[in-house]
Amino acid sequence: TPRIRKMLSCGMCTSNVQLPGKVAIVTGANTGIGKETAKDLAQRGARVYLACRDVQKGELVASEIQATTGNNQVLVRKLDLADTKSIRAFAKDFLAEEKHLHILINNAGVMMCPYSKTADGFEMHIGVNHLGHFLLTHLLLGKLRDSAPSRVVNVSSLAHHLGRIHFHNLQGEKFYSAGLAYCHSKLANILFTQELARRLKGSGVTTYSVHPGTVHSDLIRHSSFMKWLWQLFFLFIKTPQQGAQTSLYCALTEGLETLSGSHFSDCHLAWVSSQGRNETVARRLWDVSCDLLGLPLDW
Ligand SMILES: NC(=O)C1=CN([C@@H]2O[C@H](COP(=O)(O)OP(=O)(O)OC[C@H]3O[C@@H](n4cnc5c(N)ncnc54)[C@H](OP(=O)(O)O)[C@@H]3O)[C@@H](O)[C@H]2O)C=CC1
Ligand SMILES: CC1=C(/C=C/C(C)=C/C=C/C(C)=C/C=O)C(C)(C)CCC1
Repeated sequence: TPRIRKMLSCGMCTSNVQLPGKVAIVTGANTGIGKETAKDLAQRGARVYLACRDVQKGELVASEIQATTGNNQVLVRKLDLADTKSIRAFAKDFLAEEKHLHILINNAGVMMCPYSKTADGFEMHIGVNHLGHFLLTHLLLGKLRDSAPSRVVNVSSLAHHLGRIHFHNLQGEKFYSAGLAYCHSKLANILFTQELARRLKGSGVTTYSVHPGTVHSDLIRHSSFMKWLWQLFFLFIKTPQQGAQTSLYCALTEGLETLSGSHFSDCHLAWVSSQGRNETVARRLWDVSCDLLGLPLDW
């Protein structure tokens, strides 16, 4: 058991980079992996924005992080990734408020929701996990470019291996499986990362996708089976702090720039499914995402 546990929870970000004067945003930072990621960035002296859909929950966590790190530059802002109006309002206020953005961690996510739609009519998994972060990154990219070297970390999952991008059924209207919808959206995170890296080559902005491991968190809230599995195998499941390590590794490790677009797990390069390496699918997903969000194709 200890050996399997060690194997499943390995991967520590050992960087001792400090972040005074640096600005970071972590989406879904009020709990789970996002909270631990934000705490670590705050510990290193960054000004950290907790971008949360529930501001009250966010404020409680901000106070906790301020108390434990002694960094009072931990700020909460409303961001509901299931509503493009909220994403635009968040970005508008942030751009007006801050001169720089050095680290964007697209961490928030939903898993295995019953079929439902975002305010803009997108299926919830693809809408929140992919399209919401796609729009957010688009709106913040000017600031990231101006602050280069800067990084975008997209929290994906090993579950992307089961994902497919069904362009004829992107919104799950023809057929829907809650589990697979999650996998498709996590594949979209990987394809987005690769296409973004291609488009940002030479800009000083680099991007990485991450599998955090199997982690104790609220992500399994919609699945009794997963809750049961997590309880049964609790010894083999990472803590949120362990789950934050690969995101931190990608955000902080010096010399990672040449690996922009790559996928990481346990703080190492990780294998991506053949779908996840398909440039044609990545380009098409980019164009379709722009189309759905009313964005120009070249950004
Ligand atoms: N836990 C695991 O084993 C694994 C997790 N991951 C990925 O890690 C990331 C973090 O998940 P984890 O910490 O485990 O899960 P949690 O459910 O604990 O955290 C998810 C966060 O996303 C937020 N969120 C959900 N919907 C929205 C929305 N519409 N707008 C803004 N924020 C939203 C949640 O807010 P609220 O609290 O208000 O619901 C919460 O803060 C996810 O992307 C997930 O896919 C990947 C592989 C495995
Ligand atoms: C088989 C097996 C496990 C199940 C792992 C699962 C089911 C992981 C799911 C990961 C998810 C949902 C990722 C989210 O993106 C455990 C519990 C580790 C214990 C060891 C054996």
